Amino acid sequence: MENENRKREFHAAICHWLPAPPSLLPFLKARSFEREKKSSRPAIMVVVVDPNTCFRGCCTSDTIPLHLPSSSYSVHSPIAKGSESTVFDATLDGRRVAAKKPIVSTSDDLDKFHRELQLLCSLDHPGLARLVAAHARPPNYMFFFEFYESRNLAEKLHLEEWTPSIQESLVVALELAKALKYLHKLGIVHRDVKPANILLDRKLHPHLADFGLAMYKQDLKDISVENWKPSGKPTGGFHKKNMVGTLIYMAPEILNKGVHTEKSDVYSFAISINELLTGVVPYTDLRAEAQAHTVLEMSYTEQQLTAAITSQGLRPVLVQPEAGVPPALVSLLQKCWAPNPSERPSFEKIVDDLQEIMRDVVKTQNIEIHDELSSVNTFNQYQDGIRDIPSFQENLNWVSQGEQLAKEISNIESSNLRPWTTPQNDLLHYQPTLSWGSFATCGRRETMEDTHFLLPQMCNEKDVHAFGIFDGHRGAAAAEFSAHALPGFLQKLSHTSSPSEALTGAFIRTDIAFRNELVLHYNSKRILQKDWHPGCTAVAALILRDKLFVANAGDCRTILCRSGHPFPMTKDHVASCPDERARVIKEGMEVRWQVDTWRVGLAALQVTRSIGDDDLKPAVTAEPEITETSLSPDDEFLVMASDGLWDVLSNEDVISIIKDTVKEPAMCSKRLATEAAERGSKDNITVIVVFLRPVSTAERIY
Ligand SMILES: Nc1ncnc2c1ncn2[C@@H]1O[C@H](COP(=O)(O)OP(=O)(O)OP(=O)(O)O)[C@@H](O)[C@H]1O
Ligand SMILES: [Mn+2]
Ligand SMILES: [Mn+2]
Repeated sequence: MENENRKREFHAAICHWLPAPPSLLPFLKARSFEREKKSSRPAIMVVVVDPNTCFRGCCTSDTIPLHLPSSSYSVHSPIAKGSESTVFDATLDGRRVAAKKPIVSTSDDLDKFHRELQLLCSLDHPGLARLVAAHARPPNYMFFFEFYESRNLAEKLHLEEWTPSIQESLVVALELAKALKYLHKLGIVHRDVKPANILLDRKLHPHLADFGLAMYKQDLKDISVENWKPSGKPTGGFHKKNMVGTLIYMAPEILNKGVHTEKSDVYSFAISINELLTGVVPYTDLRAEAQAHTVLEMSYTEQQLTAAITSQGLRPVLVQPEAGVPPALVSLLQKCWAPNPSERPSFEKIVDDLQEIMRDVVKTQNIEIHDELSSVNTFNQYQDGIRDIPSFQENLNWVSQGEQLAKEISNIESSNLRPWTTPQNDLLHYQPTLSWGSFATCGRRETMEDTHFLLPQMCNEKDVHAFGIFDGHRGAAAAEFSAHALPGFLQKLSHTSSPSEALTGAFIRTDIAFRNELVLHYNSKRILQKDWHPGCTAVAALILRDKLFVANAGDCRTILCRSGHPFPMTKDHVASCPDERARVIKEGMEVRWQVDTWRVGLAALQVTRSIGDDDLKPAVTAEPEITETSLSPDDEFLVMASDGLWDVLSNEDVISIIKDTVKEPAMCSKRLATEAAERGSKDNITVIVVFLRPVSTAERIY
């Protein structure tokens, strides 16, 4: 029955050129595979055009829809009008996008559109303008891009007169270099790198746009020198088809009508970054030199400028180190615009160099703050780990920052190492049989600040499993970061420390790493609000053969159901708990009765342990309390949840709900969360259920 429906939907999609609904995607893949397998047999050719293939069949994408029903988008006012296209403000499925509508009047234009679309479909990098959809059918040809709010770099610099800090400039340079490194790895040269094609998002991260001239290097070789001919256009120069890019950003070899290589992009990159650092349009400050200041408008001086660039080595005025720019950066730019392309570094090298420069800048500018951090930190011994942390990240996106950190940690350790290697007599121990599942809901809140991770068979070890929940407060940043960073640290420490040391270490390091990241962002002015101190509570369970370790900081809770009764594995760390209150006061932080309960510090936080909460450290510590339990056949399941569940359900309620539910962990998790929401929980709710004995999903226990 379901299959029939699918077929019907599939045909509907083909006949009406609709984008494939996600439910069809596996089916579509299976079908094209079928076709491939059979392709050697003679058969009647049925032309089936997959919904995610362009009209001609040359462009395909798994993720980007290439046909849109006209009801799904609307195009508003133009943002920019170029020589070959117009870019419009537009809406696609309710979301703001940029619609680029190229002029398609000849078959060459059409070829060009499809070439650009093919290329765009194959790209996926945070430093590139992201294509979200396309419309590739006559009479409407359009690209829909993610919308970048802060305009292009040229307008930002020269219309808004933006004066970026050195860190902001370095972020733009590094992220742009990474994007170009990515393109070059794919064998693509951009050929039009310039500030007008560098789009900035709200957080001033760059996204390289305009692939109108981008080409596979392979195809460029076919363009021979004989193709050059004057264009005869009033703007002068040559036919755009051959002589591409904007004069002042063009490398001398291009001005000399040579073939564009990766190194020509390197040159344009250097000219653009120098413009970013100086705030000056190339060559416009050469006012003393009679012919130079009009080069931008007057075509006859273009030739003089070209001659000066190619034969006299004329370059824009280099940014001066006195402007606070690291000398290493100045000399890197100079190398990048060397006359001889082979002397220019590759983007691989440029990325490495820029990362090095950034590290130095951050180090010198942050010494004071780092000192302050370490002096108040009771776990200075863990500070060593911090050096592993990259100074700057792709986006101020805490999920990706956590991911990035976890990646860096795992790169450092060889992944062949096994965690907590199995002792010889292992077979004598009880072996629990695990199944796990989770459910998370925003509940009645507007934002979701809970996160969690499921890490069964950690490091490919079949008897080692880790699970965790983070409940963010004052924003989701700490929770988003920790859900990736903490398992990363845990895996790293699993090779060298005991299970409880590894858990403690992972909590502490995650906390320090997160707060250091925040300091970096304050300094780079990406966070303008210096009194923003996000945090999160955390609970993590580690099951190592027959041993259960639960580490907790804050008011998430974990219970074990043993012989039908709940056993708390954690204690809530809240200021209303006398021990915790006394500990916090002893650490020098005020605890006061405010409104309805005891609260810590000016922030009036209810919890007394957490990751983050920089303004309340060290009193509100990230050090977890750890319990260790030997598992036996009496142990049925484990329930971990954020306080959104425990606010309205008792430990006993939770056990009896699970007893009454089909024994499927994800369903149990969902049932618990739903029940809590129905009972009036006002918070986000996250639940993880781990069965410790074999269960049949048909089983019900009444
Ligand atoms: N995704 C986007 N979000 C916001 N603005 C955009 C976006 N894409 C393009 N723009 C704006 O439109 C301008 C032109 O875009 P683009 O360079 O892709 O078009 P073009 O017609 O190829 O221009 P060119 O004259 O450089 O060849 C950009 O400089 C930018 O200001
Ligand atoms: Mn452009
Ligand atoms: Mn263009």
